[in-house]
Amino acid sequence: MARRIGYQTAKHLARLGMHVIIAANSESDGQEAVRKIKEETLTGKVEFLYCDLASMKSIRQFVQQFRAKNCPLHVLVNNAGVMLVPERKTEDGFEEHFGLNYLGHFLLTNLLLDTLKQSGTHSHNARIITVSSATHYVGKLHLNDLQSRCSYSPHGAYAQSKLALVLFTYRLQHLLTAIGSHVTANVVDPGVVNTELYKHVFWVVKVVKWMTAWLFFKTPEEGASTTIYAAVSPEMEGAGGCYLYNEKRTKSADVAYDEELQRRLWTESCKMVGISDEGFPRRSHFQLGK
Ligand SMILES: NC(=O)c1ccc[n+]([C@@H]2O[C@H](COP(=O)([O-])OP(=O)(O)OC[C@H]3O[C@@H](n4cnc5c(N)ncnc54)[C@H](O)[C@@H]3O)[C@@H](O)[C@H]2O)c1
Repeated sequence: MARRIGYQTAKHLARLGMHVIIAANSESDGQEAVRKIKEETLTGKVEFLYCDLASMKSIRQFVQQFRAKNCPLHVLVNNAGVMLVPERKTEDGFEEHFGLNYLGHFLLTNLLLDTLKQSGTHSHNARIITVSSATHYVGKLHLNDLQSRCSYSPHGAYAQSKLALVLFTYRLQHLLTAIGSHVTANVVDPGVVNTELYKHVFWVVKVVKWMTAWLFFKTPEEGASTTIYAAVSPEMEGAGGCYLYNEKRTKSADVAYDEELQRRLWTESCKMVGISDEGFPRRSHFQLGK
C-alpha cells in the first residue's frame, strides 16, 4: 500500500492538515491505509469510503454518501488506474482500461462538480487533478471503437485511456472557464514509479524492473510529488488546463489540444455514463443512486 502513488498523495495531504477521504474498491486496503496514515501523520482527519470506479452504480452511491457528509470539496484527485490488464469488461460492459481509468473518473468528476463549484472561491479555487501518463503520447483515440472491440491490445487500450484523460481535462477546463467557476482542472504525469501498477507486465519486464528499479524508477513518494504540487502549490492557484510533469508545466501530445476531438469525446462520454451534454452539467442533470 505504501508502494502506491495514491497512498503517498493521501498521506502528504493529510500531513498538511487536509481532511482526506480515500475512495477505493477494497474495504480492507482502504481501512489499512487510513490506519497507517493516522499513525504516521498523527491526524484524525482521514477516512475511507468505498468506491469501485469500474462500476457506475458504485460511483453514484459513493457520491451520494459523500454528499450526505455535507463537506466542502477543495481538491479532487483522480488517481486510480489499471495497466495492461487482459481483455475484460467492467460491470457496465466497458473495456476495463477505458471504463475504469477514464469513464469512472469522468462520471465521478461530473457528479462532484456542484460541490467543487460551491467549495471554490475567487482566491482559493477548488482543484481537480487527474493522473495520466507519458503513455498518452503514443495513445490513439478511436472514437468509433472506444471499447477496443475491433482489435484489442493492452498497451493500446491503456494509452487510449490516458490520452482520454488529457482530452477530458482540457475540455473540462474550457467549460469551467466558460461559466466563470472557481474550479481548475489539471492533468499530471507522475513519471515512471515503482508501484503495483506493473503487476500485469510480461515476467521478463518484471525481472528487469526488479533489478533496475532503484536506478530508473521513482519511489511512490517521489511519484506523488507532481500531484501534490498541483493540489496545493500557490503557483498553481487559478491555473487550469495544464499538463504537469516533475512539478512543471509541459506540453502534452499535440492531438490532446484538438478541441473538436475534446468536444466529441465529451459528448460520447456523457452518452456512455448517462449524463446530459446540454451545455455544461447542471445539478438537475445528475441522478444519483441509479
Ligand atoms: N507507476 C507508474 O510508473 C505510473 C506511470 C504513469 C502513470 N501512473 C498512474 O498513476 C496512477 C496510480 O498508479 P500506481 O502506480 O500507484 O499503481 P497501483 O497499482 O499501485 O495503484 C492503483 C490505484 O488504483 C486504485 N484502483 C484500482 N482499481 C480500482 C477500482 N476499480 N476502483 C477504485 N480504485 C481502484 C487502487 O486502489 C490503487 O490506489 C494510475 O492512474 C497510473 O496509471 C503510474
